[in-house]
Amino acid sequence: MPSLSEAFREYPLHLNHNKLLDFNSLQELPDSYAWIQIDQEDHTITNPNFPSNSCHGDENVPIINLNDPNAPKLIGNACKTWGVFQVVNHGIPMSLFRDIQQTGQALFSCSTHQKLKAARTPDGVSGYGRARISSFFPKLMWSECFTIVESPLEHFIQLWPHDDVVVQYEEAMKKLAQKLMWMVLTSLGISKEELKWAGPKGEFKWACSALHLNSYPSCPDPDRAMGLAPHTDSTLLTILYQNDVSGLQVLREGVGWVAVPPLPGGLVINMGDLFHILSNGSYPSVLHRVLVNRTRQRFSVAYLYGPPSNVHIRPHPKLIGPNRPALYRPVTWNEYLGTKAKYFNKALSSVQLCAT
Ligand SMILES: O=C(O)CCC(=O)C(=O)O
Ligand SMILES: [Fe+2]
Repeated sequence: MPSLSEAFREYPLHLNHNKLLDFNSLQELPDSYAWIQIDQEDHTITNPNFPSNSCHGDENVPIINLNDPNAPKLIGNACKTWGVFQVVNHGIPMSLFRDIQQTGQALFSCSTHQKLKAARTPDGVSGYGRARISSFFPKLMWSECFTIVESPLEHFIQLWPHDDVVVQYEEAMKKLAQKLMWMVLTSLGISKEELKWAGPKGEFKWACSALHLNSYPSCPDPDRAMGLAPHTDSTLLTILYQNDVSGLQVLREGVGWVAVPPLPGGLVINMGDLFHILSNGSYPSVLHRVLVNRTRQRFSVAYLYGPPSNVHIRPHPKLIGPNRPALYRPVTWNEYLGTKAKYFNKALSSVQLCAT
């Protein structure tokens, strides 16, 4: 079975991680990091320290209690209208978030020289560096990222602290992702018998995943800087833990950028491009971005969840009919990641079959 690590071989990216700055030593924003007119372009107030100023107080990302018997229905509604929601009562202990954050912080506080020992190679997925999407923008982003695919020990042997918190975190996320997948699929009327690649018990045994540990250092000029530029995830779904520093925003059609405030113990669930394809376009993959602030470092962990690497994701037959043709052609995750590396935010339209 081809592994995820092979996805980018065809489209190597030369992001020049060696030029990654020691963010904490800078008193001024270098020109290469200065994004001009972030706000004007989007018609929103974007200071993440003052989310109440963002004009969208009445438009909040739905918060769903996973113990609510009505959860699948609420999730379906959130997926259709937002493409994102937060979950509480998901069963993951707070101590695991504390532990992964501690491990992540230990990694980010290594010297640049040390971190670069684990630098991502141009054609690889795992390792330390800038966000891959950097190559699509003229300016640099105020963030750094460790991407972990498959065994963390393989790649981080030089830096990794001797504990298995990443493995525990991935196991907990995998279980939650399975549960969420069935809640979302149920909301579309798809049963376990109707999704063969999920396995006989619908356990998604061979699902693939990756982890992004993201750090957004405090920034001397946050109004002109961008933590992570607008993008959709190439996943089925993404489970995001964020520390108590705001900055994440999602684009709501007809409204603008809406802040997703950190919720103690809550997790943000983004629908990704592959779920958009599977749902035959009925559940949008949400465009999101991250802004930075002057005083506090933001930390997040994104668990990127996708299908087994040999599975073609296609619009589900139940969601196709005489008046609803299949909107996308079948793609594997690897193939789609290659498409994304080439076309970025136009990747979905590049696998589209007919105009909506
Ligand atoms: O840091 C965040 O809140 C978002 C991270 C993200 O979008 C990603 O890793 O794809
Ligand atoms: Fe993302």
